[in-house]
Amino acid sequence: MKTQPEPEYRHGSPARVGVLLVNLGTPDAPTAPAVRRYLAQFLSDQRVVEIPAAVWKPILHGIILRTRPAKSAAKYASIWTPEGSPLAVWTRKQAELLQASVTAHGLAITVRHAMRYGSPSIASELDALKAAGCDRILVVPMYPQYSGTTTASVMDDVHHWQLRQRTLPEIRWIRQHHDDEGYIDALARRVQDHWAREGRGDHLLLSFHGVPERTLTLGDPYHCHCYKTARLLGERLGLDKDALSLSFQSRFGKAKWLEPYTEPTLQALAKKGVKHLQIFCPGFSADCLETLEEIAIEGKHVFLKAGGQRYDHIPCLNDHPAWIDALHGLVERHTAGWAVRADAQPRAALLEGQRQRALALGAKV
Ligand SMILES: C=CC1=C(C)c2cc3[nH]c(cc4nc(cc5[nH]c(cc1n2)c(C)c5CCC(=O)O)C(CCC(=O)O)=C4C)c(C)c3C=C
Ligand SMILES: [Fe+2]
Ligand SMILES: [Fe+2]
Repeated sequence: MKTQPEPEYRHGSPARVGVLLVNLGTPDAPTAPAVRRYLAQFLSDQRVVEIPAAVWKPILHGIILRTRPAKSAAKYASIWTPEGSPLAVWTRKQAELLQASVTAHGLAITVRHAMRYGSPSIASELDALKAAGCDRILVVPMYPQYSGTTTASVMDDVHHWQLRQRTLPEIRWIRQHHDDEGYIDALARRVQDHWAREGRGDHLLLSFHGVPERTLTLGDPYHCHCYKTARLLGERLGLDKDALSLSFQSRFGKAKWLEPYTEPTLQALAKKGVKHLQIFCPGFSADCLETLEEIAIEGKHVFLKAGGQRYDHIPCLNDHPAWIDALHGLVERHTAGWAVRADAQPRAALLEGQRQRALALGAKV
């Protein structure tokens, strides 16, 4: 009887490990229609806006998507680059650099990137990894601090893709890396690089993206993760407690969000006599609208208006070599037992080697 070839070999691709970096996503263009499409998908996610759909949909479609896209598009236009939205540009670059790093170490890993909202979608990139022969996939949400609003939503989308697969790849994911040594080290180096060029300011403010306060009382660890990152970074930089503070930015909607809010904190620091402020956003692995417009542009205006004299926005981790090393380390640890070296001998050759050594020792094999 003629036997069918093993399914794994039917398409001729060798098994590989895939890594999918996933960030939030961004509009395709700095225009009101593109921002409307993006916000419609983003703000329809029940992980992001936890209001019953029957109540929320009329508000979203009747008010928010009529007014916000034009205002947000103008902000996007102020930070857009010739290559596209900064978040998209940096995330693509991070995937390329991580690919180069793992390849240079002889690991048979394929790295791709996806966006939770907009493109490239998680489903299309998981399809591409599968087509490239990856039967083991590590999903890396690019959010250091876990939150149901972000990290869990990435996994919802991965699970949604899995529902449509007959042959499931093995999937692992990185839940959080807010206290990872490599990540903290990369943050510290980013700040120290800035100090080496510009000198040390009077105060370092760490601004994290906010979330509704309700998520904290419901048990979301995001708030604790932000504080832990801030403490570890402060210790790593040898900063006194009063030279460092933490705040939460980008409030959306009318509900109470995590406090202290960034804007009043900037005003309070200026009033307290801080002249030279340095502000850094450790919760964003790449510069984006929220760091380049809200923090670097609007924040500066607020601080100077309140009496401050000098305001430096320290760039996010972006393509910093220490961050690419940290990502490499995270990937290597989370693919333990998976990642095969590209130059590894095939199993048959290993077994033949074992047989020869056993023969040399006089065994009858
Ligand atoms: C870093 C982690 C983030 C968390 C946590 C987060 C929660 C969160 N965000 C909104 C609403 C908006 N966020 C927007 C932009 C935006 N948010 C993040 C990251 C987190 N959000 C990033 C990286 C960006 C920038 C995207 C870019 O294109 O550069 C926006 C869109 C911009 C705007 O119109 O203001 C909204 C809206 C909520 C409601 C929320 C938690 C409940
Ligand atoms: Fe956000
Ligand atoms: Fe914002």
